Amino acid sequence: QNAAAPPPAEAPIEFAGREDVDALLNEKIKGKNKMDYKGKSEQMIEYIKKLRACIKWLLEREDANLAEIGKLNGLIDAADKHHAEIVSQLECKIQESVAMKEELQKQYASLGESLKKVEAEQMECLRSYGDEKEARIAAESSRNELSEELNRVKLEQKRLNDQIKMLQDTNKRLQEYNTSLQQYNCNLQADATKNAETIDKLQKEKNTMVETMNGLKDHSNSVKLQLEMAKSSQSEALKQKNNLLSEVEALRGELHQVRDDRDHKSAEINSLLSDLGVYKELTGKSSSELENVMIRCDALEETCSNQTEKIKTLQIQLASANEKLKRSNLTTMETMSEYESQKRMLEDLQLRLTEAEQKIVDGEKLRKKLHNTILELKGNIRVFCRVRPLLSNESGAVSYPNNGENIGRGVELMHNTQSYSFAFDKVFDHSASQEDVFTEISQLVQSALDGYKVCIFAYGQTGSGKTHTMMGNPEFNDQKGLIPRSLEQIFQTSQCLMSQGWKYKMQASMLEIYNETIRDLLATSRTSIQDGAASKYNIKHDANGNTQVSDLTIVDVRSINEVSSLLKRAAQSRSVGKTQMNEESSRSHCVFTLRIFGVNEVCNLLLTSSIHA
Ligand SMILES: Nc1ncnc2c1ncn2[C@@H]1O[C@H](COP(=O)(O)OP(=O)(O)OP(=O)(O)O)[C@@H](O)[C@H]1O
Repeated sequence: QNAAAPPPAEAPIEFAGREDVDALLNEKIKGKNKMDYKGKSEQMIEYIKKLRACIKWLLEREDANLAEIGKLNGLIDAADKHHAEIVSQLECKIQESVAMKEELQKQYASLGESLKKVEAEQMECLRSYGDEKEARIAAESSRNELSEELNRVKLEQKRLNDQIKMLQDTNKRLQEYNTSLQQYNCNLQADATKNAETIDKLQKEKNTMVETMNGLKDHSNSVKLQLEMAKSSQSEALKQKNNLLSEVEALRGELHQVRDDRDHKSAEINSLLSDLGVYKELTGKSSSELENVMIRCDALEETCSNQTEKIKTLQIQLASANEKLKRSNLTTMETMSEYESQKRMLEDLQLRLTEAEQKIVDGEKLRKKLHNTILELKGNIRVFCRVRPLLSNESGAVSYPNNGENIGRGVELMHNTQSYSFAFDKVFDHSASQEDVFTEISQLVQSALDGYKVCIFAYGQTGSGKTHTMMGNPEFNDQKGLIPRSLEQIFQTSQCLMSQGWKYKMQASMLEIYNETIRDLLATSRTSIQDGAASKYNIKHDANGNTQVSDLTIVDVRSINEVSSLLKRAAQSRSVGKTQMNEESSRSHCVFTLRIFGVNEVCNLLLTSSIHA
């Protein structure tokens, strides 16, 4: 029965995976005991079945795998193809990339080079900027020092000039005094010579007189001797007469002779007496003459002693005058040497002054260069925004960024809950003063004096503050706008530059453009401003980039006051226009032009520039 009976339908053995196969392979054939071969063989058969099923499953799986592999190989082939395509595309791309990379590397290298160059240039610029800044500071300080030195030198020069003048005056006075002393000395010497001559003459006269007196004395002595002799002979004769008289008696013969002798002797006596009288007279005369001579001699001696006294006094005076002369000569010499040293010092100072002036001129040139380099670095065209305070009937929301790169140069507006940001070179908020705005542009004004053309203009809607910023209220210092402040700076700086040899001439003109029509605001005749004559003005540009308006009134201005009155005149002309044209006036544009002509004869330079506002 068992053999005939069909075996029960066996449940197909299924394998889920490798674990089932491993489990099958790890199965052990165990009988109920060691001798249970039947049980073991049944288990073995079962096991073989399972193995067969497993082999089948594995074969099926292998087929499936082969099919899968075939599919996969197909897929792999397709993928390979695709891959090959992609590879070729990639290769193309890689080649392109390589080419691009090379190109980029080249560009990168050239950019690197240019970057290096730019960096080097930048470094160079920064360095030169730093150097220039330092040089500028040094130049400014040296300019200040030099101007101080110049002032000191000027003061010193003035003091020295005064001293020299004083010394020259003293010298002149001393020379005059010297001349007068010499004159006086000459006079004294002439007087002394004259006196010496007079003394000589008088001495000679005195000698002659003494000689005459001696002669007369001798003569008187001889006459006296003769008189004595005559007296003695008379007494002898008398004796003889007595003898004769006594002998008369005795000697009558001899009487006659004796009488004759006597007569003769009497005649002789008479003649001798008469001689004696003459001599006596002569002696008297001589005595009186002698007395006169003696008196004259005394007078002459007195005169002589007086003259000697005078001569002595004069000689003393002469000595003191000579002493004075010597002293004055010494003083003159000293003065002359001092004058010479002062002159040398003055020459030295003048040399230093010239050098200082040259240094100032060089410093000024450097300053100009640096100033304009700085302006160029800052940008030749700059746009500022000024926000005016809100009026009482206005509302609005304006804010300023307080971080990021736009600090101080950004402004943010709110409109219909949307925020709009703007950036400029600089933003002046509503609290900025007229001076703050001017400080920012004042360097441009300096450039105008250095020969650059400068244009400053305000742009904005009606009531935004253009007139306030540009003109302001010139009557009040803190309300003055850019135009009056610029002009003040121009005039002040041009005054300072005069010391460096610069002479400036300025010409002002002012016009208004309304509805494309030009009106001359400085025209003296009102009709020419208001009537149809306005059409005669034409705008012309020349090859040098200068723009001119024909037939416009140009006024020479020499001081800030003249410019102020011109601005007032123009404002009046404007306001007259406004009255006549009512509300449309605010749409007009006003242009103020100052032309600057500078000449420097020291450096032989000439410049023309202009400032338009
Ligand atoms: N920064 C400011 N501070 C104070 N007040 C200001 C400022 N800016 C403008 N204002 C005032 O605002 C008003 C209008 O200014 P302003 O006349 O200068 O405008 P505007 O732009 O010239 O106008 P318009 O184009 O019509 O001539 C003036 O009363 C002026 O004083």
